Amino acid sequence: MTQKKQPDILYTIVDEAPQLASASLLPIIKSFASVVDVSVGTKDISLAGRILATVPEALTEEQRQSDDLAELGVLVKTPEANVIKLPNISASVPQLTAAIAELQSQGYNVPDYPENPTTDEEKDIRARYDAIKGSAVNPVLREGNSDRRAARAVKNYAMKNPHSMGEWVSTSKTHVASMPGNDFYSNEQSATISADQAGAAKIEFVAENGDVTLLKDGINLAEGTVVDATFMSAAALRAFIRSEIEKAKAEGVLFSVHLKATMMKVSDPIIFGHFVSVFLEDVFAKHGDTFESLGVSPNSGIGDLVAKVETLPADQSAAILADIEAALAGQPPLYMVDSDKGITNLHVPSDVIIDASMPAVIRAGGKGWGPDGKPADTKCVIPDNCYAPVYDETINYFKETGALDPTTSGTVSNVGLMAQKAEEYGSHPTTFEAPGNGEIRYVLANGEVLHSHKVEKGDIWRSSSANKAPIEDWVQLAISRQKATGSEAIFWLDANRAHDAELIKYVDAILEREGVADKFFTLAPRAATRQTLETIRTGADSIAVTGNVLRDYLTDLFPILELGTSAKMLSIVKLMNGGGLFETGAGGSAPKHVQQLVSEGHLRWDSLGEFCALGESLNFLADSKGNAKAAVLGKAVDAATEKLLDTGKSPQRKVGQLDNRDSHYFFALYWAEALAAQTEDAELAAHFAPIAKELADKQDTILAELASTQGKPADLGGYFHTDPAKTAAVMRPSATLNAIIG
Ligand SMILES: NC(=O)C1=CN([C@@H]2O[C@H](COP(=O)(O)OP(=O)(O)OC[C@H]3O[C@@H](n4cnc5c(N)ncnc54)[C@H](OP(=O)(O)O)[C@@H]3O)[C@@H](O)[C@H]2O)C=CC1
Ligand SMILES: O=C(O)CCC(=O)C(=O)O
Ligand SMILES: [Mg+2]
Repeated sequence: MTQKKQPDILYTIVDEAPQLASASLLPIIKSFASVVDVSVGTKDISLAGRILATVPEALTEEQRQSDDLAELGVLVKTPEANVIKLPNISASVPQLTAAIAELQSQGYNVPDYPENPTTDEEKDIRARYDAIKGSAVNPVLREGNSDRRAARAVKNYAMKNPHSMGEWVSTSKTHVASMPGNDFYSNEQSATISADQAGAAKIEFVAENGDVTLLKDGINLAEGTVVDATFMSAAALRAFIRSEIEKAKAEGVLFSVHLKATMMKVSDPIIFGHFVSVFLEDVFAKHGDTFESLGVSPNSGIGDLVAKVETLPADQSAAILADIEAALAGQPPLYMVDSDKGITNLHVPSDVIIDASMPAVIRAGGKGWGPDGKPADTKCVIPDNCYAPVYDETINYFKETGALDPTTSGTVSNVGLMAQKAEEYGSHPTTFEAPGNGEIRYVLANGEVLHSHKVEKGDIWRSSSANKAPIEDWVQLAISRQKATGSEAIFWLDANRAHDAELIKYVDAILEREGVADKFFTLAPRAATRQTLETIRTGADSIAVTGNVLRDYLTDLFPILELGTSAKMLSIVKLMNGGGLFETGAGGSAPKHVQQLVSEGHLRWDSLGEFCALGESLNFLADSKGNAKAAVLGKAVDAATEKLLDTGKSPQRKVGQLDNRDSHYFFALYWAEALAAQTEDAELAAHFAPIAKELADKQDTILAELASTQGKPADLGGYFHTDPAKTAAVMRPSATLNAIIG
């Protein structure tokens, strides 16, 4: 039997705006690549695709779908991997249930998400759905560390064409508020596993009466793994929230909370739930029994609470809704996600994702949107102190110096420890809400108790780990990026934090061994923030070498300040077993963009991230497989991307302006022109010359055909699970272009 050949490049099918963009861009990529016999396949990692792959027993034969994420998870551990990964939805429970409902409406008999599972069958479904929840894709694919930066052409373009920036004034009342203690930061314990500590480990809860409950076993610790354990006190958190609510009233600012409920999918929805239930404390006290019978969980937000209350008989529901209104009116004004639609900061846990939401506030000069639809100063509550100082110091710095100037600012690139579910972002299976008062302890194979904490019922306890090989690979990646650029390079590690102190031991030893210790600083996040901001303000560059969470935060924060969006980032994951994973941009799936397309036929998604990733993927193919034609194709992608920027053909924000589809036409034109103009491969030049000419000659017709769909509603046949034919009609409306791409 012959084995089916894996395509040279795998492109991911995702959700929302990037998936719409793919409906237009992917046919162009496939067409150009086929000329040099480079095959481009697809793998479906969309939320809807993952739901369908999870419950095959509920589907007909024709409806069943392969588990592409699992297949990709295997592939990324091989040297053959060459994957272009677009951003996908990391679903909160409200998003997951909406996607399930949409599939059901389309005739897929998938089961409901069991909110309160009781039977074994429900518990099984719940466990399978929970595996899809939150950031369930990236950790599976990220078998390497992260190298994110702005390509030179992208940075130069941003310096010449700066985006708008809000003004920062020293009198701004916007600030970050964090817990005074008893948080993850202050309770952290950490250790590096020695040879005699390695092996099977477990986590147990010991009740006050001595009863032991196993929380997790089957953990396998290798020598050299850094293992942390910590907890956040629920009582301290709730007291802190109450106090910050009062302060916000006194200070006359908006109240907002910033968490990462998607990537920290176990701990952060619980923390979010405390915010909801403290903010509406009287309502929860008065209607607790009704809420319980409705299956309300504060962790799903006010939006879910209101939706469930609305299922009650009209008079009962009206009374409770009035109580909610009255309670909200008595609290400080909430920072709004969408003031037009009344969507507050506490509506949906996935709506306020700290890596995107804090930079948005900072870029706007410290302004959030209030319930009155007007910008206002805001209290940004970030309960835990591990990373909050980064935002706090950025805000302090801009209050002192005014906003960053994108026309002169240097750039901050990032080398992030990410491989093999490093650190907090891999901690979901080892995160627990304390079942009672007692002790949670981490017990090693040799019987030793590595970490232990005295906890109270409801405290959020979690253990994270980072494996030795990824840590060493990360330090080496930092060394090579510093060498390649000569830039300032800072390890953002806090010697006073238990986990970071363990990492510093690794870092110092490797830098010393490699003779490059003098090329690096190690600074705690607050000091590193100030140093970096001072460096880029002078126009010089800085490399932030960080753990996984700051990788995520900083690769939105700095790009949003420097470039206006993180969508334009180059995001390379050099897989540890030799393959390549090329992520597009560093931002998300931009749900707002889909709404705009559906209502007015304009898609403002910028595919610059896809262009950058495509160039890298082709260059990687050229190097790894000695494919010279792929190298020519890749170089031409880079040239096309640069020309697209220089000639201002990127999508713009408003209906009637150039949109995503137009930018793909120009990308195809410039790509073909670059291929026709190059002299390395005459055959390729001859092939693409007439294509370039035809694309150029028919420009007016093509742009008119593309423009004909703007200004009207678009029908995609679904949101999470769109209809491919309808989507193609919307995203490929130019018959002339389609015929040339053919
Ligand atoms: N790698 C991944 O898979 C990631 C996935 N996500 C997921 O994405 C979803 C949405 O997250 P959210 O926090 O709202 O972040 P988004 O990045 O989707 O949205 C923030 C804003 O960034 C701008 N933006 C982002 N990408 C582009 C682009 N390509 N072109 C132009 N502008 C862009 C848009 O601003 P404007 O309004 O100014 O146009 C957008 O509204 C969530 O489900 C989240 O989990 C988030 C991050 C990474
Ligand atoms: O996986 C996710 O949910 C988001 C990833 C992300 O924000 C990032 O990697 O920058
Ligand atoms: Mg991010």
